[in-house]
Amino acid sequence: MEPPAHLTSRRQRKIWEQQQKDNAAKRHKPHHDPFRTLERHFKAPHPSMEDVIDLHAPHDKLIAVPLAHPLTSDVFGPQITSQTAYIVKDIPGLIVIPNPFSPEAQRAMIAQCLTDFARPPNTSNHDAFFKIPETGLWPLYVAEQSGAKSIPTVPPKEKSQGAFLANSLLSPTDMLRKQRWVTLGYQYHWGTKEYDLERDIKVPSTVGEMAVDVVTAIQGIGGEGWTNSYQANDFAAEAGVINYYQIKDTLMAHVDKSELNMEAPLVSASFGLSCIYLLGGPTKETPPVALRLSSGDIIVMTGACRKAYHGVPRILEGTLPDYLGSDAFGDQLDGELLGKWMNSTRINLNIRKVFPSSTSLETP
Ligand SMILES: O=C(O)CCC(=O)C(=O)O
Ligand SMILES: [Fe+2]
Repeated sequence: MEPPAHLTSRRQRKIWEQQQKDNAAKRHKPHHDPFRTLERHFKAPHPSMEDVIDLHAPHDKLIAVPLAHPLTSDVFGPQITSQTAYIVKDIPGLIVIPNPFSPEAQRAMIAQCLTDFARPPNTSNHDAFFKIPETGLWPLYVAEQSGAKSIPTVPPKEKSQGAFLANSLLSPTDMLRKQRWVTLGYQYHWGTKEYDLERDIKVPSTVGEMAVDVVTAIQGIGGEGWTNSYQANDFAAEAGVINYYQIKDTLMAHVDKSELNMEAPLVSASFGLSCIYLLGGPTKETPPVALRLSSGDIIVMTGACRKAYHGVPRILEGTLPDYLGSDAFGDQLDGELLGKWMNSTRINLNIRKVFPSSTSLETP
């Protein structure tokens, strides 16, 4: 279309042309892929939970499957009451195990995720800027909460950053609140999206044991057109991530594809507050399912699901089980603070194999 005749100056005509273009762009609605659409749904206030699959309620997409081997690890508690797994219709490769942990076993895992596991040499998002003490942040937080006269602070990493950070030194409580992740085993660098294979740090033994037990239990499980044929003997827990979520925190859609071994299952456990977990397919065009994951629930991404988009658009406030609440961890200050912390926290612990397994390279 030509600019109207009354616009005579070159400048006016240019402005008019630009306006036409802008209006055309506005008319052309942006394309929201199905993953993004559902993410936005769950980020909005009071989303409908209608289509959410709760691992603890019957759903026509949840199909019970027998475990190949029962779970046996003490990590789940002295006796494991639940030995049921489910596959999820339309999501090949996804295997879920609703909470097999005893309350004590969950408390033990949570306490370790907040204390021992979150200490050097394991690194956290804070390591780029701060020199985290050997004790990790938790004892500093406890000291601060106990009303200690001199509140310990965490020093910045380098002198050059010191000047900048001196003005923004955070209290241990704030530091802990902003601790979003800790890496276990081979340390992952989110910036370069690579593992530091030089530093052979071990995944904590209880975490490794849990993952191996789960991988053994689900060997051979399958659904329509797929089977998890991954041999548990080939599995070892070589790396892990602990994600810490406060109520407003989310994790955007992504695929975990930095491991050299993309065939091995990824084992992922939830503790504390429940969440909405979206799981789709190889692109964000595959409409995801929405799962409600509660404390103790385990999901395993095998086969095709290992390469599927997933994310956490919402943490569900007020969903902490009583057995993790303020009195549950004991009446010492440390215990009280663990329960109080969990009232606004979800912890996700996920475990991966990084290297291709040596046995699978052998010719039969
Ligand atoms: O928090 C979760 O359940 C998922 C975490 C996750 O996807 C990851 O760490 O890659
Ligand atoms: Fe992930």
